[in-house]
Amino acid sequence: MARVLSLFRPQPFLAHVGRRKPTLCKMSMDSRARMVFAAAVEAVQPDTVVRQSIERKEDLVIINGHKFTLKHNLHLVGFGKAVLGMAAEAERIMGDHLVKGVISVPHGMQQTLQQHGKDHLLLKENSRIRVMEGAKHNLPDVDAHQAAEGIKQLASELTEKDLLLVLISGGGSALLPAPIPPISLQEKHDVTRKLAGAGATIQELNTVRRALSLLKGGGLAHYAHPAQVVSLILSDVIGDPLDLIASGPTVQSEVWPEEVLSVLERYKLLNSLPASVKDVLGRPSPKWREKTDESNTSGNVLNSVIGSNSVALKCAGRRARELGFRPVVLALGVCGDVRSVSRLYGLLARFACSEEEPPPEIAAELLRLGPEVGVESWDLCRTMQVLDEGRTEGWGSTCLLAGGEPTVELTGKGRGGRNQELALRVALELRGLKLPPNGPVFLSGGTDGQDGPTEAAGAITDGGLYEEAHAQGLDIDNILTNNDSYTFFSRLSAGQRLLVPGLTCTNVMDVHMLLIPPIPINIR
Ligand SMILES: Nc1ncnc2c1ncn2[C@@H]1O[C@H](COP(=O)(O)OP(=O)(O)OP(=O)(O)O)[C@@H](O)[C@H]1O
Ligand SMILES: O=C(O)[C@H](O)CO
Repeated sequence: MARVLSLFRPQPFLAHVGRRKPTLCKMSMDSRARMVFAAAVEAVQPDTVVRQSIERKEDLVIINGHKFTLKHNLHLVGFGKAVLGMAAEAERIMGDHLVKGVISVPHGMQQTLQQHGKDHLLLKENSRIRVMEGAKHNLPDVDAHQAAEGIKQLASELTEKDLLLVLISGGGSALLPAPIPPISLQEKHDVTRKLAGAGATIQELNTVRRALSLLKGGGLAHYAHPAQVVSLILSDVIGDPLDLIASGPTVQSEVWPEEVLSVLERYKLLNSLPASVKDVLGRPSPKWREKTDESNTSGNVLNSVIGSNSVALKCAGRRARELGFRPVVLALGVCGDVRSVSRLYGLLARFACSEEEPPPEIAAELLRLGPEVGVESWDLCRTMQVLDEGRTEGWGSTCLLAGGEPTVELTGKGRGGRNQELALRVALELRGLKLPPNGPVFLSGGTDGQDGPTEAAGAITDGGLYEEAHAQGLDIDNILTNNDSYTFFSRLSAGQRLLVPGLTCTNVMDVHMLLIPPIPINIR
């Protein structure tokens, strides 16, 4: 391994880490982890990303280098967890030309923002944008269906003189349900819920959603044709694929029924499919979905990603440095089953905290596991190099950051989310290891502030969690079988390990953080 690692020499480390301010050292690892997470969320606030992406010069707007003339011809639609704040900022910038707008945002969004004093993310009283709230617990419902109808209606009325600004963020799929008849809302809801519960990835889920929806997969752009369409997208999907974020309503994409059926088959849903779904999948794809010259709307559409997980991690790293850590970004696309992902972080912690040269088996297992969890060998080698040098040269604490969206295969009926389950499983990986005092500490949090159908964004754990739970009569094995991580963390030590920022008004997937304290002399 030493030979492999020597290929990846890191940047010389900044000297200031060795001279941390004493106040920082007194702050607990837990508090610092929470502060770094907060910085990640702050960087991708909806108003900030919109402001950074739109340049207004009198009656001209410039977006991603493209110029558009405003002539009181601007219409606005939006759907997603971050869209209210995005719309408020867009209206501040271009509102004098805004004719009308409709947005679909999560249930309770406006009240939450008011309660948290985030008035700058709310629309002004005389706004021309209609806010519709729905999709409780991130599942399509009647309210979201009505919002989708309103959005479809607005788009259908546009002419070639109009400009449609589309604001898109994660959670948009559930907030824009327009099932292709005769599929009912309930049937669509059931298919997507079963797929998500079986551990389907967002790529698989949205491949199916696109095939069953009027507005996804370019449907919205089709309804808006011949208007000019500009979509500003806050990405919550690994690699920022335009056709998958909120199921790509302004990205023309062909539907391949075979592909959709193979996803449904993989999760054993083929036999229980409603007749309406089979009917829709058996029909030829509508003309506009095919990329022929007559039907193509893409010349009229600009899709622009204005914020993502990488922006959040960059700012998290900056905050970590201020708090006395040496930041290292492992990867932006951590995915796969939480069991494998927890193993990855357990191995990295062992690697970083080894008394001597880490046994080569750890590096070998990490490199074997990498592809399964979306982490390139190159990134693993680079990270191990940094951790190894930190250990041998006695550098201060390290903050290892990663982004992504792992999955959980639900086997029980408890309450939880992938972040809480991951944090719990990492704690089990760390259990019983010979580790330095104060750490390592692991945090996993959804940047939207909502992990699965729970009030928490995630949790913070360490190697002492098992003993703590045992002392309080909590049976971790049972909890995991029942996917009941939220109940577990709520009961454990009065919920102190939960990460509860409330709805954050943004959404760029999850942030994972492994804080590794300095290795004391006696175990080095
Ligand atoms: N009890 C549970 N324990 C663990 N994970 C769960 C549980 N219930 C749901 N999940 C997982 O939570 C995920 C849904 O979480 P969430 O509602 O935060 O969606 P999301 O992917 O962040 O949504 P979006 O991308 O639309 O914002 C699913 O992958 C599901 O498997
Ligand atoms: O809404 C969705 O489809 C997911 O959040 C991915 O963008």
